[in-house]
Amino acid sequence: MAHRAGFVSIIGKPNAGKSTLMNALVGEKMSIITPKAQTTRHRILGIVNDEDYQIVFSDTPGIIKPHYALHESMMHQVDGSIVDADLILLVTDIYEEYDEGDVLKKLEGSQAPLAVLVNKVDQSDEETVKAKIEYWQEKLNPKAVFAISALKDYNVLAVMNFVIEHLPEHPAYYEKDALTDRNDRFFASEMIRAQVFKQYKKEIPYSTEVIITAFVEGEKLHRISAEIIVERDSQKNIIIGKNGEMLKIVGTYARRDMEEFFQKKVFLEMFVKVIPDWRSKKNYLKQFGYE
Ligand SMILES: Nc1nc2c(ncn2[C@@H]2O[C@H](COP(=O)(O)OP(=O)(O)OP(=O)(O)O)[C@@H](O)[C@H]2O)c(=O)[nH]1
Repeated sequence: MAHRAGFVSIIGKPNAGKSTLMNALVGEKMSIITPKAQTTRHRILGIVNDEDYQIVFSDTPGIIKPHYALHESMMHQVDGSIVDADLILLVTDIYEEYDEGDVLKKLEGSQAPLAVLVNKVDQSDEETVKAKIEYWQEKLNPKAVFAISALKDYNVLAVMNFVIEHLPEHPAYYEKDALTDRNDRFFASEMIRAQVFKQYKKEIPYSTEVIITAFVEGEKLHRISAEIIVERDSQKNIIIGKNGEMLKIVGTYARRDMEEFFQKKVFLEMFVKVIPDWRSKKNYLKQFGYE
């Protein structure tokens, strides 16, 4: 049989469960997951390899109306992933009140086959799920609608089989041992950012960026230095906390996650730096890896 390969875009509103699904499909913790919306800021590839096929999943930022240059970059990444897609998985939350207008707009003009995934059905009842499935069937006439729970791994295998069935014939796009297009520095910064999303409230997570300033790989130990960037002095104080206690918590959890991810001891040091309004400044966004 000819080799098959393709790009599969996972798109949807913030908090729908896109990153949870991608991790379930790929079987690795590629994308950070937090209870807060807009956790994912970059398009992240997760690659599944088999002798006969290669699936390149893209986890994408949740679709929103942009308020900052940062959001514009996030939405460009969604657009790019839709253009590239051989197949689109639209993830919707069972709770969503039929308010996916922004998402549907992005899909206009795309020719790629589409499957709608009604996620979080573990928290719902049969009747609600049935109504949702019918709604999407009628609204978009997709190739398929799946009721899934990305978190509880319900029906994820059915989605996987659907994806494999719909892959075009194509040689592999990446090396057959590649799992992602991202490097260790990226994952290290994401693990710190995940803790910032988990430990702080209100605007703090959204005003924060994490930059890895040094990553020294050792045989027994990785030495990692990071800067946590915030927009104001007041935010810097909150990040650090009384007697540095908050930063210590972030560091402890992030280091633990890194040690699990890299399977190595990690020495982590972090500094907090203020760059006023970095989210609106193109030069900083570029420097931080947002195109
Ligand atoms: N109950 C339940 N919760 C889920 C399920 N899938 C995801 N979640 C939760 O929903 C929240 C958001 O999940 P993410 O995977 O980060 O969502 P996302 O769509 O990537 O979010 P953004 O980064 O904002 O675009 C997390 O708290 C997940 O644990 C599910 O199937 N059932």
